[in-house]
Amino acid sequence: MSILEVEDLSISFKQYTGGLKQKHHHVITDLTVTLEAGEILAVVGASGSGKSLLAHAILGILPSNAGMSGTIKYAGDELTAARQRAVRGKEIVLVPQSVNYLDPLMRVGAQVRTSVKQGDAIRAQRKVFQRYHLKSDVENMYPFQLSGGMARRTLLSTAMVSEANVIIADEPTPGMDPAVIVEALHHFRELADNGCAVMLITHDIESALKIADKIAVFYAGTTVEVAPVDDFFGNGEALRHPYSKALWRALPQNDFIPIRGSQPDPSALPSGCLFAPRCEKATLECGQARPEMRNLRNGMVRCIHAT
Ligand SMILES: Nc1ncnc2c1ncn2[C@@H]1O[C@H](COP(=O)(O)OP(=O)(O)OP(=O)(O)O)[C@@H](O)[C@H]1O
Ligand code: NI
Repeated sequence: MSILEVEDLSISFKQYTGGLKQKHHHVITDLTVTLEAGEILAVVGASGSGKSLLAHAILGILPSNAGMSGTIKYAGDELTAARQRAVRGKEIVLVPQSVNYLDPLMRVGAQVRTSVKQGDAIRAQRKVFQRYHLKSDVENMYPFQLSGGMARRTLLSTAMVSEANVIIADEPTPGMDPAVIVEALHHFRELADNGCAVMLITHDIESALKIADKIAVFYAGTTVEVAPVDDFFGNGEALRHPYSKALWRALPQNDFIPIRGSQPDPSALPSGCLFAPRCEKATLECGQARPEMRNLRNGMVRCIHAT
């Protein structure tokens, strides 16, 4: 059994455009993804592809005007709103993309200590601060006294001491020193090796490949592919979806070939495959229906032409 199962998740926002007219923004569409204990799943994809909203849906912290359908299961049972409240910050922990999640009125050492569940909280907090090169006077500071990088290291520390079963880290490392990034990535691997399930949302595919087991590629609010990390090599020949291949080839360290066109607007999604308008492999059939997610070569893909 997977520790976390997201099935057919759709999220939309309604926008009133004068009078009684409404526009629907489909920001997540039929998204399916699973997380296993002991594994790191990296989630990559363009900006605005729905990565943070997926994290917020799992934690139960979507904005109140978001409409949601589909199911999210944790340890085999549906994650209802009541269960989300009970496990949030304890069994399932978020490293948020924004440092504004720190409590502005609480000293940062105390904030980190609140997520230690057992043993000596002060010791655990000091140990993790040391690991992230936060000096001993930092624990008595308030968030406004921290630099951006220090605030990020504090957010990371909070998750790392939590002994959670699931950690969802939403872009945890931007603005951090390269040595600290390496430390954080090692730390995620260590937690996963001890049985934690980690979802690492990142733009840094190169770093993700060093520690992740699988990579989920997002496009326009859905998963187009889930592939073992070993499939990311060469010019992407082992990858399954045309978008994953294009994303891989667009990296500066690879061919640096940009993908033509742009991600569709959430208020005007194409009726068939969401990538079809930009896809060189697209046929008439691709424009007719949304392809289902299917198993292919030890991974998953949402493309009728993938082999
Ligand atoms: N409260 C909201 N109301 C309306 N639209 C929203 C809201 N929050 C997010 N969106 C839209 O949902 C889409 C997905 O946003 P999300 O933040 O999940 O993207 P992301 O993949 O995390 O991007 P990034 O890589 O830039 O962090 C975007 O088009 C965004 O504009
Ligand atoms: Ni985001």
